[in-house]
Amino acid sequence: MSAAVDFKNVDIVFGAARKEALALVDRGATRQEILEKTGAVLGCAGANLTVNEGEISVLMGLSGSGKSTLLRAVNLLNVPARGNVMVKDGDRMVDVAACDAATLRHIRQTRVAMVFQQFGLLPWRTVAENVGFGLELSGVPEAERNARVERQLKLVGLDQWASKYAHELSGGMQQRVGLARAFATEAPILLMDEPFSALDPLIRTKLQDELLQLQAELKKTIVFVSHDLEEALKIGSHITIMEGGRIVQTGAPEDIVLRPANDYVRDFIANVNPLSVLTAWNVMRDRRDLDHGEDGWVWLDRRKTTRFKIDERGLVAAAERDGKPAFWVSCADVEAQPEETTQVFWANPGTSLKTVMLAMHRSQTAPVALFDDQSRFVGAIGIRDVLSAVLRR
Ligand SMILES: Nc1ncnc2c1ncn2[C@@H]1O[C@H](COP(=O)(O)OP(=O)(O)OP(=O)(O)O)[C@@H](O)[C@H]1O
Repeated sequence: MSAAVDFKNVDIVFGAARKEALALVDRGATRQEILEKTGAVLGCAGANLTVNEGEISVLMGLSGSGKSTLLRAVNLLNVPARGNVMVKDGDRMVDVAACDAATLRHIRQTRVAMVFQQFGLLPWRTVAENVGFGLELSGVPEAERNARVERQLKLVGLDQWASKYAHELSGGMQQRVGLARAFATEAPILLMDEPFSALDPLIRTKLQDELLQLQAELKKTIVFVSHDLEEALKIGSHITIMEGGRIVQTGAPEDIVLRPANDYVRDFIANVNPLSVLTAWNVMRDRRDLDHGEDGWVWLDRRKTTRFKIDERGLVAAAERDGKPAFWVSCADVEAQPEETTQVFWANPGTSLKTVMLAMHRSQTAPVALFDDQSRFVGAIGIRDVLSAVLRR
């Protein structure tokens, strides 16, 4: 995996008294203290974050926490007072905070595109002309421009609307035009500043789904600002939580939910349903941590109700539940199985925790085994592991 955007110790300060403000940043002063003593507003301080190619990296936090400030440093709409903002350009990384004007123009026209919350469509231009606007500014010849615009409008399902004007479109459609306009530049990096916040909840969910579908195909690098944790957990491969201009935690969605770094993050996740985020992998006990008996038998649970005999290739050779022979069944078929005391379900590490819980329910709380993609036994989940994850204890 290689970085597409790399923030290194980025400080951004708004206002005249920059030097004084930075001196206070170095002493760990809060935004409020900096404002009171210098009149300058701390945008962000000491930001370190690597966004790898092809990932959706979400910047999260309360209003004013510095998410947009950091995002806008990628195309130098905000200029860092200190630090580097490295952006991938072909096979080199360019520091946009230190490069010359021509390189910056090249980065803005071909490497980084932006999608705004309020769509930012020009009302006197048609949908197609809006999508092609950036290309026109970059001097892309008309024939190529038209072909690209047509392709992008098809991609977002708006090819029938090419000659309409923004006011003739719903909010959701206008934001699709915004997406098409960003895609049309063919820039590999997309900056999305709360792109769906102005939409009503149903349309918002739909556009999130569409973005994920498009992303599966296009594999852009996306830096996405959101103040909605559910949205962040749904679309983010990584989530960065910001508070008062500083990054307080960066991690995969399940890291944030299972291991919040402080009370601020804990408050954010307090109302999140862990079932929507966690997978079997997050809650399982590793094979090596289970109780091993003789002849290759391994207990799947602490209560010792269920055990597997594992052969030398790591495959299951026999199973027992409550002292009787049992058979093992995939969680994928959980709905089709009768409630049985002689079956033990197995899942893959990527299976959702919800499916694991259904399997436990169906098997009257038997533990669930985990197999890797070559059917080797890798661990198990007992009822207590599930309860700990759900109760975050
Ligand atoms: N151009 C600017 N000039 C002066 N202050 C600014 C500027 N841009 C942002 N700020 C200040 O920097 C701080 C961080 O703002 P920022 O917009 O990054 O927050 P945010 O987390 O994106 O919040 P929101 O969700 O409300 O957009 C705020 O105190 C804001 O007032």
